[in-house]
Amino acid sequence: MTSRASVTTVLDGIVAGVRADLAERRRAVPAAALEQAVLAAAPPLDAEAVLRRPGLSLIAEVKRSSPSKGALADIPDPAVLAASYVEGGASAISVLTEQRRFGGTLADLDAVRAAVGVPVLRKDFVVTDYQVWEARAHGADLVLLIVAALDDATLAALLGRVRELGMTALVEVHDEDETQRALDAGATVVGVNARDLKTLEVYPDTFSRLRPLLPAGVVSVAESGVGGPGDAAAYAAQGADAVLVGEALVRTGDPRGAAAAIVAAGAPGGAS
Ligand SMILES: O=C(O)c1ccccc1NCC(=O)[C@H](O)[C@H](O)COP(=O)(O)O
Repeated sequence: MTSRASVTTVLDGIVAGVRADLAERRRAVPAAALEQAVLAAAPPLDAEAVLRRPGLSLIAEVKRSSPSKGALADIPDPAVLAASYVEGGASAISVLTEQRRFGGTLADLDAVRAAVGVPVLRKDFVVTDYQVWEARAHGADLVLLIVAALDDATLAALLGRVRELGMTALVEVHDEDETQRALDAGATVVGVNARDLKTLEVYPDTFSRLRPLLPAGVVSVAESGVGGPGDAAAYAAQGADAVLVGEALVRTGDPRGAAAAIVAAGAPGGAS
């Protein structure tokens, strides 16, 4: 399969906005300057090794708004939120850096990077090499690559660049075809996103359907719609190595406690 597997209007609309914003950033920060910033950055953390640790890891997300739900939370200081997540036991922090639909910025990534000692994911709609360099220059250890947004050649090239810069790629899939494309590209950390990009509905059964397609040794991450400890325990029982949680954490008044409850539920023998 060489063509894009699932073109969606929602995704296409988001990516069009991302490309427009990217053109402005390229003018402000040429690629050569970005490469210098990468050389000056602290080396990346081994996020894949962290996600391979026994038990269910929590990737806790800094998410202000979304296309499916609109405004979710005021997050005046993403560093404070991220530190609370880590105090609650989160293994990694996801930072949405897309501005138009999610209200995120690269400044959020900088702030979180400076505040925590765990791996940090740049969660964005990465479609160009420049964005991978940008992620590293701003301290990311992990980069999201969404299979539905990329053709096979671009997916392989971006995955190669992520690794060349010492980072881990979280390769996101929504269905069987995308899962095969991710594996063919050499993904070793696969995120199964339960949110259908056509309808924006969450289908929690997606993970149990696609997990058996992942060979032993591939790290699996259940993404979207995780409402709390019960869902986390269910994904752990289905073989997930990690859950990525946004809305449920940013909406709570107690992010540390909410993160801790999810981590406890995902621990071997943990209660939901
Ligand atoms: O969240 C959305 O509405 C969304 C819409 C279109 C593309 C991506 C979208 N979300 C990005 C994510 O993958 C989620 O932020 C992440 O999985 C956490 O989801 P949740 O816990 O449901 O906030």
